[in-house]
Amino acid sequence: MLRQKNNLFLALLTLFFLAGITLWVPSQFSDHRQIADYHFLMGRLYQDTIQIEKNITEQLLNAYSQDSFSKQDRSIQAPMLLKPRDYSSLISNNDPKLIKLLDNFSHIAHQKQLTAEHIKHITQRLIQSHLGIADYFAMTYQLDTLKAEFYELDLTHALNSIDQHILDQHQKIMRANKLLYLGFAGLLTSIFSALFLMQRRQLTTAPLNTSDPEQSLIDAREPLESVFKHQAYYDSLTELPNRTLLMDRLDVAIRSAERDHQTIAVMFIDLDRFKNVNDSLGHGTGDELLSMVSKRLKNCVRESDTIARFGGDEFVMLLHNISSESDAAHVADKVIHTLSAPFQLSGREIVIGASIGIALYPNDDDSPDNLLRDADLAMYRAKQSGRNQFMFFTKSLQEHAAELMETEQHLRNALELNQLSLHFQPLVRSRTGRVTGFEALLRWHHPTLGNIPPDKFIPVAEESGLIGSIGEWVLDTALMHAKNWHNQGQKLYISVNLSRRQLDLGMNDKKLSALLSKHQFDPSYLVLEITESLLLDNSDTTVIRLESIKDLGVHLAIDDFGTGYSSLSYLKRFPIDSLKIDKEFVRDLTSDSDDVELVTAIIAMARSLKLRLIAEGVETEEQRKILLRLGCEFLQGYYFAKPMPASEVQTWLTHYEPEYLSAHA
Ligand SMILES: Nc1nc2c(ncn2[C@@H]2O[C@H](COP(=O)(O)O[C@H]3[C@@H](O)[C@H](n4cnc5c(=O)[nH]c(N)nc54)O[C@@H]3COP(=O)(O)O)[C@@H](O)[C@H]2O)c(=O)[nH]1
Repeated sequence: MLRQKNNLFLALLTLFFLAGITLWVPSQFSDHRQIADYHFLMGRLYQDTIQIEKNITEQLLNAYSQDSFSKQDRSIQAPMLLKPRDYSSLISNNDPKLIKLLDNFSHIAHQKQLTAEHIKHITQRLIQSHLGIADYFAMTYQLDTLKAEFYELDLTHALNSIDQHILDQHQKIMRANKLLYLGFAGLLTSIFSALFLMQRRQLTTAPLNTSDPEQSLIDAREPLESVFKHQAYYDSLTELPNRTLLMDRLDVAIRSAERDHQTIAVMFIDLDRFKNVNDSLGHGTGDELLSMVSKRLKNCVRESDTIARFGGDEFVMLLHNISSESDAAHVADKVIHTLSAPFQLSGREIVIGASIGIALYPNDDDSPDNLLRDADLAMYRAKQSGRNQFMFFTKSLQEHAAELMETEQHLRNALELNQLSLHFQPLVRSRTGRVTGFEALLRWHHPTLGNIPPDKFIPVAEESGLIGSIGEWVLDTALMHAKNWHNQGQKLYISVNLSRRQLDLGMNDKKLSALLSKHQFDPSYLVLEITESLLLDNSDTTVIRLESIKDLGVHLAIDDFGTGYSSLSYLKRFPIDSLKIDKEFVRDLTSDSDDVELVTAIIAMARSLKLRLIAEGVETEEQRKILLRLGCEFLQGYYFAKPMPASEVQTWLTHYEPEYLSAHA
């Protein structure tokens, strides 16, 4: 009997003990099921943020259950379990248990190397989402006071954004429903979070029944379901239908169009230069921009059409019952026009644009997935062919995409299978014809496909990210050959192409410096040719990246100058040494006076900015003479030599006769 009583007592104690844990630990962390609930509530956050936070939460739980709270601690704390307290009072009293828990959190954040930026980002997202903020806020605010120097959070906004009335209600529930709270602390908190959300968004004003806690739960369940439903189908930032709802609607639309013999258009919209806004002005501004974009998009279509946020900066429009292709073209035009108008954001005028791909049912495909894939492909082509335009899907686009995919598959093995090589083309002085250096140009020979031109495979390498490893190999190999020339007494420059994608994929001053050291190569003999497009975003990040590369002592040249935006402002801002006039202007120099004027203007501009000038694509003596007369100092082109394998460079140099050129100057 006594033993039975003891067992009962122990069971009760265990029950209280377990319930008490839920009191100490902010309820969303109290068990894995609640973590799942919590993450369901947080489902609107970006995936990466969720992942970071999930990892922290799980580690926090581990730390909690393994070492942070020893058995001894637990027995000391056990009597306190019987005093129900919500954790806001734990916070206000600076309760050591909570502090310990928060310290663990902070420790984990340190271990995970979460920067203040990460935490700030997570917190900002939570603030914007208005979800579970009260619980999370309780924790982060405490963190802030404890670890302000580490997190550097400004939570004033969060504090202000919490409706005091809701907080009061929360506390009332906690006090009025001690027993219920003991048993359902996690559930209540989840419900509270949802109620909080509902109130913030005024989706419902479900009254809280503080005198009958069980009824509170029942009352809360129904609106909760509608909130969860809303979350499952709508994008939280823009309030537009999300991908799931879009697919549902597309499915329904296809079936009714089939029945009524109608045509529908699927328009895939991708914002141009959105990444620049996010990178330079922060995610908050990026989000604001997306909200503004969604509002403008709503004005472009009929009430009955669907606009969905597909993800990131991608939107999809579903136009029902269109009479012809031109209807879709008209809407696409309208979208491009409306999104090209400047946005006023963070006190700045921001100009973006949009690339649009259009697929039609039943002309192009007849399933939601395929129609979206077709529209996406057309959008991609629209972006590739210059952005801020729309393109209809065609079968030839599909064939082209399949071809690109095949090229990519072959290219993946090209480096390992030694199918890549470098050819070198000389750069000469226009007056004397003396060789000053070589440009390294990549070549790909495939055993069955033969020689694949760089214009065909370099875009594939960039798109697939393969340019990262390939570009590094190019630099490595080019430096190796150039070092050989130097060792043989020929101090020649080596020019290597460097694309924006390579910089994004991690080619930086450190890697470059390591390569230069590996070959003991004098950096002042290396010229990196970058295209105008790299400078277009005019961002601080690009300036800093290029400056740190330039600080190594290498030269920077703008390749294909004149084909891009040729803005004077970036020439001043970026640490550039030379300009390479594109061969397009050189080609017609002898027949087109406009090109002569253009080249004259470029030369004058380069002189005033003290930049070296190189003209590429020189094929005739006549072109050479004109360029010399106009004042272009360096030349490159088939007239002097076509790009040649490294093994032929020495022989070519031996037989090359610059005096001949000099005599004709
Ligand atoms: N990111 C990288 N891009 C690279 C690399 N290697 C090449 N490229 C880029 O590919 C594009 C095509 O290059 P390619 O087919 O090699 O053409 C070069 C020359 O062969 C060609 N050229 C030179 N002289 C003449 C001429 O007199 N007439 C004529 N019609 N063509 C000529 O011009 C290209 C020179 O390229 P560039 O100076 O870089 O503009 C090209 O855009 C390359 O940049 C690489 O390793 N990485």
